[in-house]
Amino acid sequence: MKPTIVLVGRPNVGKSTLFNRLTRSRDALVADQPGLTRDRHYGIGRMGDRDYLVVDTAGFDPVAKDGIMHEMARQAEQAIAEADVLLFLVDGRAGLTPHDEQIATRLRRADRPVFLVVNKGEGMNRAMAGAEFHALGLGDPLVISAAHGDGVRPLLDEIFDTLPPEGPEDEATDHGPRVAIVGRPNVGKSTLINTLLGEERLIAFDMPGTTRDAITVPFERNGKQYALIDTAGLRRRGKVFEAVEKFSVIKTLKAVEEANVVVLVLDASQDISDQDAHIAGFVLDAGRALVVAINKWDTVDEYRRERLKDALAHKLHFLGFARTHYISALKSQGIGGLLRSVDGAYAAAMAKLSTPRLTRTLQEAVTKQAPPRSGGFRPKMRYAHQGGSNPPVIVIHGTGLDKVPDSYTRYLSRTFMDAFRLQGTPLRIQFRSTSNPFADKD
Ligand SMILES: Nc1nc2c(ncn2[C@@H]2O[C@H](COP(=O)(O)OP(=O)(O)OP(=O)(O)O)[C@@H](O)[C@H]2O)c(=O)[nH]1
Ligand SMILES: Nc1nc2c(ncn2[C@@H]2O[C@H](COP(=O)(O)OP(=O)(O)OP(=O)(O)O)[C@@H](O)[C@H]2O)c(=O)[nH]1
Repeated sequence: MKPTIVLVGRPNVGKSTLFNRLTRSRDALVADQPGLTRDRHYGIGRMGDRDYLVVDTAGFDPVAKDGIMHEMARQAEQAIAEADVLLFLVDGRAGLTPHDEQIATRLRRADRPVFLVVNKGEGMNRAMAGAEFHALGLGDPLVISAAHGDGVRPLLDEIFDTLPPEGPEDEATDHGPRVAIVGRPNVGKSTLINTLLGEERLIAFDMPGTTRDAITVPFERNGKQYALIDTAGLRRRGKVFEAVEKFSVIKTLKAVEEANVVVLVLDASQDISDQDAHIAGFVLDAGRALVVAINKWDTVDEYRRERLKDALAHKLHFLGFARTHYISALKSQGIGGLLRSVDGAYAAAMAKLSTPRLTRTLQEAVTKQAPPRSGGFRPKMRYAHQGGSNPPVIVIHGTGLDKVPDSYTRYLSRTFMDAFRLQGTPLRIQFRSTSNPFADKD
């Protein structure tokens, strides 16, 4: 399970600057998709081979004005409750403020590791910059510069030192794909889960373990096994399951990270919202296989159905790799087809791609359309091999490949998707250049 790092601090201390820095390396692995707007409050980061989730609680104000808890403050409270680690940012230039003290008081009650981070420390004497913040009683301050990157790596090292090491990835093969059913509140996730789990098909139900914070519910359908990732703390009541927790973005994102295949549920009776798009974008960034389920199809007329298809093609067009199903979870319509697409997406995500075929496909693609020149030099692509699964990673070797534009990467991606019938999974393309382009010329 990926750890969740939550950034807290008063406005303007540099939380979003640090957020961007912590998530940038991971973003760089994913070619930019036109139309995909990332949620700048929730992201995946990576250091070395460790992935983590980062949450920026911009707008958090524990002393809510007029006694009213604002929605943002509520979300920040939820993020604090679900954090593995809290980073409390203060501003080394502005110095300690009463507002910092109020936040510190709240965080001392949070009952999880808090790192006191003094930002904007570039060019300052570290001991001096941190000195006054000792008074917050949250341990030794770590001085960083989010804008320049100073001290960020040591900070991450310290964070990972306090966290338990990540266990080995579960081998999915023996219990079929791990499936996460995600979507914003009220779209019908619980109803779909109950339809899928229909009590006879239920094999067993793991109770929450001590080491994992997501549990899976295995089920069987048409002779095939699946493991459903439970994001909402499902409890069985009589014949049906019900969620005991309210919708949580962090749990949703953790489930996406844990899954092989994500079913993104949208509500046909509602317009596609930013929240839908953000969850979709996160699935894409995480590289998970995806099936889109437009639920409550029974409630909409022909006119609305057509409008919805247009909206989908427009607002979520970056999900073009995924199959879409129009279903009614309540009436159990379209469920068989949905699961067949889950199987297909899983197979695509796990596909074994042979080096000779990949290389041939690459060469054909380049012959048809060569990568554009850059600075008088044309990138040369020599061969390709598979570098990973779920998502499939295709590693392309050659020279001058750091100059390949995203549009060309997307062209290659489409070509491989078609050639290997990878519908249902996103694909990652990585380039490995020989360092000296002239050492390898022909
Ligand atoms: N000198 C210096 N300035 C920084 C550093 N990090 C951020 N800043 C600046 O501080 C200002 C606030 O940064 P943000 O990242 O927007 O702060 P924030 O905490 O996300 O603010 P809210 O979104 O209002 O909560 C910006 O002008 C940044 O350029 C740093 O390491 N050094
Ligand atoms: N007509 C119709 N109603 C549905 C369908 N699926 C779910 N609903 C209804 O939509 C409402 C919300 O369904 P839930 O399954 O609780 O939605 P959820 O996504 O789990 O909601 P949260 O737990 O808040 O995240 C309920 O009243 C369901 O009966 C469907 O296919 N057709």
